[in-house]
Amino acid sequence: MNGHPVIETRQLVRRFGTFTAVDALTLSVEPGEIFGLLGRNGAGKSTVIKMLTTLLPPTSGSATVGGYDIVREPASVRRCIGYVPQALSADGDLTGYENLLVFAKLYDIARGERAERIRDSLAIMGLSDFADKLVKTYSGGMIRRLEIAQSTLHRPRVLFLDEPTVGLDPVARVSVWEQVRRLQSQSGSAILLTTHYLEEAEELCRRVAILCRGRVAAMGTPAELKAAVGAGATFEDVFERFTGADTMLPGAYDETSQTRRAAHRLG
Ligand SMILES: Nc1ncnc2c1ncn2[C@@H]1O[C@H](COP(=O)(O)OP(=O)(O)OP(=O)(O)O)[C@@H](O)[C@H]1O
Repeated sequence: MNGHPVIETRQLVRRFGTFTAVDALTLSVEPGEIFGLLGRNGAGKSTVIKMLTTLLPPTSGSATVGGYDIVREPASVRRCIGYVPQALSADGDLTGYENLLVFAKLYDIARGERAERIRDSLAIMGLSDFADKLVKTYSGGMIRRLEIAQSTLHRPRVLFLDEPTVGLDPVARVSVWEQVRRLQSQSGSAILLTTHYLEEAEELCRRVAILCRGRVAAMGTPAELKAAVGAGATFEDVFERFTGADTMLPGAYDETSQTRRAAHRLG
């Protein structure tokens, strides 16, 4: 984990009217690091991702991704990132292979390289046996893994995952974690993810930032944050301490509103 940060933000702010959704965010993510953004609903996590993926201009402050400025060099930023949004991005009426082919063309991968890239991506995501099946027959976890494969075909230096496992059952969630880890170790890409699942953050992320009303309330490794809260503290204790949560359930909250029944919607 050395070299220049692949993501660096300085006093990044985003306002909607008079409301400040992201307030003076300063953080950096190292090459190959899995970094988690945590926070309650409305804390500003998706807004951070939208700014860093150049979908939303910041109000003030600055940020670089892959060394490129998100405001001055958005095309260069887009070329070195992959983004899996919360919303469904796979087409149920195409096979897994066909979905990946669409993205291979979109990313301008040379015709002669496409088949091999697609096969590699399917293998990394554990989907080789399902390449020729229609995506509407996939489980929610498989769809998520396909979407991650889609977004990493061009081997981005930085991958953004916005709630990669929301709405998945625990078994599917663990399979997504395993493939994300495998992807990270094989590709060396840095991954910035948002999640509501504290065990997911603790399991996957080297470091996390806990956002509260758009501000960083705490940042560090899960072990450092637990130690800062006190002997015997759990990661749930850390979250509650820094978000002031009083309705927090262990592991997840407000799941109903967030649940993304991807397989169902495709069916
Ligand atoms: N386009 C917009 N116009 C006005 N307000 C917005 C807009 N986008 C986001 N917000 C507000 O900014 C705040 C942060 O939203 P954001 O979606 O970034 O939160 P989040 O932490 O990702 O939440 P969740 O966990 O529910 O996805 C919220 O109060 C939201 O209502």
